[in-house]
Amino acid sequence: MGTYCNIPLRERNIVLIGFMGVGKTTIGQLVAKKLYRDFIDVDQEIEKRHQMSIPAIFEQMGEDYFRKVERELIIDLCTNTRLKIISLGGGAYLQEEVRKACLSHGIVVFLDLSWENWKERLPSIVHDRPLLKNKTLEEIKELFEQRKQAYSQHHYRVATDGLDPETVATRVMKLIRERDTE
Ligand SMILES: Nc1ncnc2c1ncn2[C@@H]1O[C@H](COP(=O)(O)OP(=O)(O)OP(=O)(O)O)[C@@H](O)[C@H]1O
Ligand SMILES: O=C(O)C1=C[C@@H](O)[C@@H](O)[C@H](O)C1
Ligand SMILES: [Mg+2]
Repeated sequence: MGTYCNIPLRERNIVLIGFMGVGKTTIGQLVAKKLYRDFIDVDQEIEKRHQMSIPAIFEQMGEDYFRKVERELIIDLCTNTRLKIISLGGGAYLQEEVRKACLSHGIVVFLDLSWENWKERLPSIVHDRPLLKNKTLEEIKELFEQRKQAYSQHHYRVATDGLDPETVATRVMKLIRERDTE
C-alpha cells in the first residue's frame, strides 16, 4: 500500500483518534449527525462481526488477534470508503500501518484531553476496557504518556478539556467545513 491517494479532500473519511475514553465514539456519532454522514466505530464494528464484546475477544482470542482484525478493518475502510466518520479504538493508531493508511487517505482529528481531566473519567470506562483493568493509576498514566507520540501524528487537534460532547463535535465539524471551503 503506497501513500498516494486519489480521493478528493472533501470526500475523505474523517478519522477520530486519541486515548481510551477521550470521546471518539461519542463525538464521532454527533459529528456524523451534524454532517449527515455515516458513522463507523471500529470497536463496535469488530464486536458486531464477531458477535462478541471487546473484553471477550481479548480474553478468548488474545490481544494480538484483536490488533490484526483492527488493523485490517481500518486499512480496508480507509482505502475503500469515502465520506464516513470513523472512530478508532484507542490503541489502533499505535500500529504504523494504521497511521499510514489514516494519514494518507483520511483527515485525522486528534481528540486531546489532559491527564488531570482524563483521570476523572476512569471510573466510568474501566469496566469495558481490558487494558485498564488490573492496572494502577501510575501504570495507566505511563500508557497515557507513551501513546502521546503516536497521537501527535495528525492533521488536526481538538483540545476537549472542559467541553461537553456537543461543543467538541461542533469544533470538529467547523474544522472540516473550513477545510472544505479553503
Ligand atoms: N466531552 C466530554 N465530556 C464529558 N464526558 C465525555 C465527553 N466525551 C465523552 N465523554 C464520556 O466519556 C466516556 C468515554 O467516551 P467514549 O466511549 O466516546 O470514548 P472513546 O474515545 O470512544 O473510548 P475508546 O478508545 O475506549 O473507544 C463516555 O462515558 C462518554 O459519555
Ligand atoms: O486503547 C486501547 O488499546 C483500546 C481501546 C478500546 O477502544 C478498545 O479498542 C480496546 O479496549 C483497546
Ligand atoms: Mg470508542
